[in-house]
Amino acid sequence: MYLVTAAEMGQLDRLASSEYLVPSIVLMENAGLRVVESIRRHFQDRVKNRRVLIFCGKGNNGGDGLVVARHLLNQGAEVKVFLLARPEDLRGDARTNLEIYQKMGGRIFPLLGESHLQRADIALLYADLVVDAIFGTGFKGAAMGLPAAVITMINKAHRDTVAVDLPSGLEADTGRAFGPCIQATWTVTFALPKLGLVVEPGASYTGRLEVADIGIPQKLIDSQRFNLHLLTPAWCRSCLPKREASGHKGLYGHVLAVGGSPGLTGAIALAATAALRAGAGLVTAAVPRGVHGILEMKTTEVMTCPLPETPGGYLSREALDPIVERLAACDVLALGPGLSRDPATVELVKELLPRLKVPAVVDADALNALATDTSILTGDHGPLVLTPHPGEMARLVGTTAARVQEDRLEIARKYAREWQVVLLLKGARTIIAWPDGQAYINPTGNSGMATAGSGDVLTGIIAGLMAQGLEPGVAAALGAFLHGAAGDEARASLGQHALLAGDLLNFLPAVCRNLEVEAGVTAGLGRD
Ligand SMILES: NC(=O)C1=CN([C@@H]2O[C@H](COP(=O)(O)OP(=O)(O)OC[C@H]3O[C@@H](n4cnc5c(N)ncnc54)[C@H](O)[C@@H]3O)[C@@H](O)[C@H]2O)[C@@H](O)CC1
Ligand SMILES: Nc1ncnc2c1ncn2[C@@H]1O[C@H](COP(=O)(O)OP(=O)(O)O)[C@@H](O)[C@H]1O
Ligand SMILES: [K+]
Repeated sequence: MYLVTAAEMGQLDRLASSEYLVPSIVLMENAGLRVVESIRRHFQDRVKNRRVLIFCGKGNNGGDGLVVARHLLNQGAEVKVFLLARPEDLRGDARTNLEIYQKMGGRIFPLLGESHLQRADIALLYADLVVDAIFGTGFKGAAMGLPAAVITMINKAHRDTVAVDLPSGLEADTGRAFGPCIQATWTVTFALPKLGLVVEPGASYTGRLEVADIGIPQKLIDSQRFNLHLLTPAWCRSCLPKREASGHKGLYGHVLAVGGSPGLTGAIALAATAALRAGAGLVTAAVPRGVHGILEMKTTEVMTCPLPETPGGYLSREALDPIVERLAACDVLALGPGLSRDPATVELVKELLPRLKVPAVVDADALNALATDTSILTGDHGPLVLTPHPGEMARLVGTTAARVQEDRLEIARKYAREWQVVLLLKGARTIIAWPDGQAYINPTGNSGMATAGSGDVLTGIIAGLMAQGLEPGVAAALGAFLHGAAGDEARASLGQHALLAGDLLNFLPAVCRNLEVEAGVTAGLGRD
């Protein structure tokens, strides 16, 4: 599903009217009606006598609110409109809807100064629902003065609140709230989700997100060639690797997972097992000789391979040739889990990457090794998926994790293009940026996954999907979705605090099966 900015949405609205002759007031009417339908669902269709407060701003978002007001009034709800503008300040479609509402006997309460706040505060005590139609995509910066006081008052009332298009106080393009912002129970956004609704903190202010069709022609939407997408179950379902009835191990690829070091054997074990769980046919974990026996004990389905090590037990440069040899019989390299930052290992990584003939997922300490010389990335290299968390990304580009977090999407897109790699920037709402400029935002996952080894599992899942023939960018996006969905399943069963990276492995099958079953993949094979 495309994600748009406020400007792109405004352009769609304008072209819908100018090119496709859809009157803007029809778009506003449709928007209002979709919100009313959503409210009816919220009240299990019992709207009569419900006390609904509708807070309207002076723009078209307020206009939507007035459409909602008049239809709820018509359906027998007890409606109060609090208007944060003078009626004469309203223009165009919003003004028209104000006048219709008033002609129907609808009541308007001015919210223009401190003296008006108390009446709204009292009304909030008895409200069954609050409709936030103060600001939409026209909002920039911080809510201040009276709007800020109204937003704060609404939040303090802790009533069920539906946000129209966007929670007021939130910037559509960044998902940031520089001032007070409505904490919505749910948000009904129009035509396409705005980026700010699906990245933090915007996603938390948004609550449950509904995307409502307001009659923007699909042909117009497709003609815009948007390149930012929200990952959806439908898209992920369509990307799942197929398993023919006559399938055999070789068909599903062989992953070579290189990593591990004294004290860090869990990371490579998690990554290697995750690759099998993701459906790879074969997985070999290549680790320093000294911990090889431990890997043998830790894993069963994973094959292992001892590599030359330094006296301290870390992968040495002598491991280069055996790895290259092994890779000749493999389809994908997963490099990094538990590698350590030993100087010899750093040299090994920097010599290995330019020699790769197979696609690779580069994570954790392999990224830290790359950070010592990113010229490898601007040079010639095979298909790479980099999976940094904000700290690793900061090291790669010589900035701070805080700076990375301020500009996640732009930074991920910039370096995906500059290095011609798939760049998966981890964190709440992981971003998957492709070298061609396409970018995906993953909505699954939760902070229970902020636990040691969780990224190693993601590395394995992505490598396992690539081994089955998925393009690196698709494997990274699907992998992030499945990884986060496994985390959500795990949270549902175990809670957030107790969640371990290993739990992700245990819940991954259920997530894949849900997608398969919905996709009918299993049914397609005539199996049970
Ligand atoms: N044809 C259209 O344009 C349609 C627009 N629609 C609605 O219209 C909304 C966009 O409406 P507008 O562009 O009129 O703007 P908004 O209604 O989002 O904002 C109202 C006004 O707030 C002011 N404002 C911006 N930042 C502020 C701040 N920090 N503090 C105080 N005031 C601030 C701006 O002057 C803006 O005109 C969408 O979110 C959607 O709800 C929908 O009805 C669909 C059709
Ligand atoms: N608050 C959060 N919400 C959603 N996902 C999260 C959150 N915190 C962490 N994650 C996910 O958990 C994983 C953490 O990976 P990483 O930081 O590499 O852990 P480790 O290095 O210990 O393996 C990433 O996939 C990240 O997206
Ligand atoms: K709003």
